[in-house]
Amino acid sequence: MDQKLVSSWFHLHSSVPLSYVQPPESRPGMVFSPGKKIPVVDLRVIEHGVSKELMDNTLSIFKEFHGMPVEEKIRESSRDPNGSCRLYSSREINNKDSIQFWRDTLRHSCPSSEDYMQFLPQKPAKYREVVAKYTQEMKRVGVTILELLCEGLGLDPKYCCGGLSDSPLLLAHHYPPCPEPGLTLGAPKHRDPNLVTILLQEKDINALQVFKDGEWLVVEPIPYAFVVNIGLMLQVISNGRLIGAEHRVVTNSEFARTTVAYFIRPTSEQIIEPAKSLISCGAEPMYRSITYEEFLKNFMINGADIEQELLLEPKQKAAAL
Ligand SMILES: O=C(O)CCC(=O)C(=O)O
Ligand SMILES: [Fe+2]
Repeated sequence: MDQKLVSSWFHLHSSVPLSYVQPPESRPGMVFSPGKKIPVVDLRVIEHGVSKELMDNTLSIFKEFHGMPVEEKIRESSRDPNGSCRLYSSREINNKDSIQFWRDTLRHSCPSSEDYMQFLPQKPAKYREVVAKYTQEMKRVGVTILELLCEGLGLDPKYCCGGLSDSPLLLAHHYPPCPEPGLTLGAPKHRDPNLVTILLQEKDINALQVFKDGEWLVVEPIPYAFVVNIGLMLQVISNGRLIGAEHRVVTNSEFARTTVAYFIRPTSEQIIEPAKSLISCGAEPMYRSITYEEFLKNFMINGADIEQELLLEPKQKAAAL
């Protein structure tokens, strides 16, 4: 596994290995120019009440984690026999013949109970303490964001509380410096497979891009602001009134970049479907009902094309009314 982690071999290469080279149409090309920027109001949350100290400590802990020797990282992320905590690169999840991404990811569920803590890394020393505090804060901010979004849709503000948002996930991504950033990607164009993502990113590195009106815009980090992405599940629940943000991650040749994504997700048995009250107002359902478990299975197979899978055919639309 260690050879698969990008962080364990990137320094040995002066060019990008072939399996990491994107086809010309997906390459980021010149990633040095800042390009167009997105407006602050759309996507970035500034007055969230999470302390700067906690945000700094959280990023530091994950930077430290990804900077540890590879054997240690693997040991610290392999405590859960069910694999809910794990460290991987795209080579573990993609077909070995597909194009890989310049990134390692540590992912685990969020510790809502003391019992789960035993599965989390014990190193760096403050990992459990900092991550427990951070995920607690993310839960609070997440509830506020969901309540505001539901209210805006005309739904009960608590519509997404409970099963729809009860299984959050933490993803700590690490993008090592890349010798040829124009040829590869840290993450491909995608919409997030969740309701909402709350993303913490480093201050001075432009790497996240959002696809808007046919072009890629840079999501320039604002110090101590979170980036909030609408995910596919909220697109379904809102019956297409909210559209998941399409985004990707580019790399750079100078700096490693670490980000922390908090995914607000349903429990696996939860049924995801357009909210009934939005359909009874005369709108037609655009999407079929699906359990989150089935959605995730399809997402692994279909990736970015999953949206087509979720859409109802015209005939099924009439039957669902
Ligand atoms: O690391 C980033 O900037 C974005 C990560 C992301 O898109 C994701 O976790 O879905
Ligand atoms: Fe994403």
